[in-house]
Amino acid sequence: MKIVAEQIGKKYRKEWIFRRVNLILTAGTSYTFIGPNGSGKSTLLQLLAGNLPATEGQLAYSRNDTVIEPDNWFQQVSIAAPYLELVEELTLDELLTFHQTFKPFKTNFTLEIITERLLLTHARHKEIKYFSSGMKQRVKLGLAFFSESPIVILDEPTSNLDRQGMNWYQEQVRQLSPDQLLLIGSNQPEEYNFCPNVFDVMQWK
Ligand SMILES: Nc1ncnc2c1ncn2[C@@H]1O[C@H](COP(=O)(O)OP(=O)(O)OP(=O)(O)O)[C@@H](O)[C@H]1O
Repeated sequence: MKIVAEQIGKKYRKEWIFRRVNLILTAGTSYTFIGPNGSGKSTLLQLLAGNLPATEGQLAYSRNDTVIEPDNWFQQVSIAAPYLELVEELTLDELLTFHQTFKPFKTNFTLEIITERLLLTHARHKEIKYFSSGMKQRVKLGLAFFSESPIVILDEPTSNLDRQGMNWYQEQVRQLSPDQLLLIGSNQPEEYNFCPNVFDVMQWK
C-alpha cells in the first residue's frame, strides 16, 4: 500500500493551512505528524484519508503498483479521531455488529475476541452512552486497529486514556500487521515514540 502526495495544499477561506506537501507513505512502517494546536495535523490526516479535497496538488493511492480509484479509498482506511463519534444509543455488541456490515474485522476477529482485546468483555451489553471517556476511546481505537484496512489513521490516539490505556495502545500498535500503513497526528511523544518517521507540519507553512 502506498500513498503519494505531490505539492498538496489546503486553504480555508483566504488562509493556507499548509502548502507544497510532498510525501511518499509506504506500508510496513508508521508516520507521525506533529505541530502545535491549529497547525493542520487533523486537516492533513483528513486529506490523506481522502475525506477532504485538497485545494491544490495531487494525491494517489496504489497497491502493488496498481492505482486505486478515489471512490474506493474509503475501503482502504480506518480512522480513529476525536471528531468521529460513536453511535451512543447502541450497545458495544450492537456497535461492533453494525460496524462490520460496512467494514469487516480482520480474519478470526470475532466479537468475543474483539471485546476481550478492548478489555471490555464486561460491558458488551452496555450502551456506549454509559461508557467512560477512556472506554469510548478504546472502542474508537479498536475499530481502527481490528478492521481489515491497509491504512490505519489515528488522530490524538491516547486522549482520555490513563496509564493502563497508554500501555494498551502501545501493545495494539505493536500487533498491527507488517503490511499495514499507520499514520498518526500527535502532540504527545509517548504516542509515537516507536515511530521512525516524524514530520513537523510547521515546515509546510
Ligand atoms: N472547516 C474549517 N473551516 C475553516 N477553518 C478550518 C476548518 N477546519 C480547520 N480549520 C482551521 O485549520 C487550521 C488547522 O486545524 P487542524 O484541526 O487541522 O489543526 P491541528 O493541528 O489538528 O490542531 P489540534 O492540535 O488543536 O487538534 C486551524 O486554524 C483551524 O481553525
